[in-house]
Amino acid sequence: MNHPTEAKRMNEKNPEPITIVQNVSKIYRQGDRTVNALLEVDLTINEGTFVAVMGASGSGKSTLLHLMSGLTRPSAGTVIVADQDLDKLSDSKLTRFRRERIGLVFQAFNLIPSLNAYDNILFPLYAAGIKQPDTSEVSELADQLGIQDRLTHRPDSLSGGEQQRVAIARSLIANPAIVLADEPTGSLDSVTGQAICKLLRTLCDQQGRTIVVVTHESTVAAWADRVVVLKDGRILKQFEVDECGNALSLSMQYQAAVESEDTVLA
Ligand SMILES: Nc1ncnc2c1ncn2[C@@H]1O[C@H](COP(=O)(O)OP(=O)(O)OP(=O)(O)O)[C@@H](O)[C@H]1O
Repeated sequence: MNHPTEAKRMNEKNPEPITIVQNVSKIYRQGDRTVNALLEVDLTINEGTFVAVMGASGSGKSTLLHLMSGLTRPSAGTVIVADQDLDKLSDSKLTRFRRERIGLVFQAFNLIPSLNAYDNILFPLYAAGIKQPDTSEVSELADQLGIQDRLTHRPDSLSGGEQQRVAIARSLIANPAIVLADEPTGSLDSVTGQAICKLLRTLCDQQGRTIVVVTHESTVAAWADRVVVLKDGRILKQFEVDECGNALSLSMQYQAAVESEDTVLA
């Protein structure tokens, strides 16, 4: 397997922003208690880039991903995806927008157990009311993701890595503007997890897919172009992965960011 930095494309074109998070806060209220899950976050994700979001447990990573996908609405601020201000959409239009323009990948795969891989991949199109979708797209995706011979299998007869490949194919079937993945390797062993990362890198390099991955692992973030570090609901630091070179130096840079902020706060 190639080293992440060797496998990466040098992106020489001028990329357009695909997702813009502007001054976004998310406050959860639980009785008398309020939790500032995100505070005044600004973030731009450019088309065709692979971004990793890192941070300690509770730093707001999943909240940021949910806001970028329209699964959650912000308490304040604006989220724009593919030129659409999500706040301007009604709940039903937001659901439709999400189905059509945003691909989601989860740690637990979230496949439908009673459907085979083929129908799981097509599920977003069925859910959008398309009764006879173009199935050639499934074959093409299955080919790219190496699951051609698994399409008739249900999730319980697929390995974890195969299930995640099916879930990635499902996330791509509607040709989304961006793919958002929350700990996509969290349920996989390290070798399978690295294969999934390599696949995401390839989708970015060869098809210009825009991918955001939430992860705790520097070996996952090392495949990205850019790392965004969250702490206590704020962006602490962003850095290019090329500056680090590998997972070990990335991990050291991440730790240094977190610890230097501890020092400042102390
Ligand atoms: N629905 C909710 N209601 C109340 N508080 C919430 C809710 N969702 C998240 N939070 C709180 O918001 C903060 C950020 O949570 P979030 O899940 O975004 O963090 P995270 O960085 O993804 O954590 P982890 O790595 O553990 O998944 C945490 O304090 C969490 O308890």
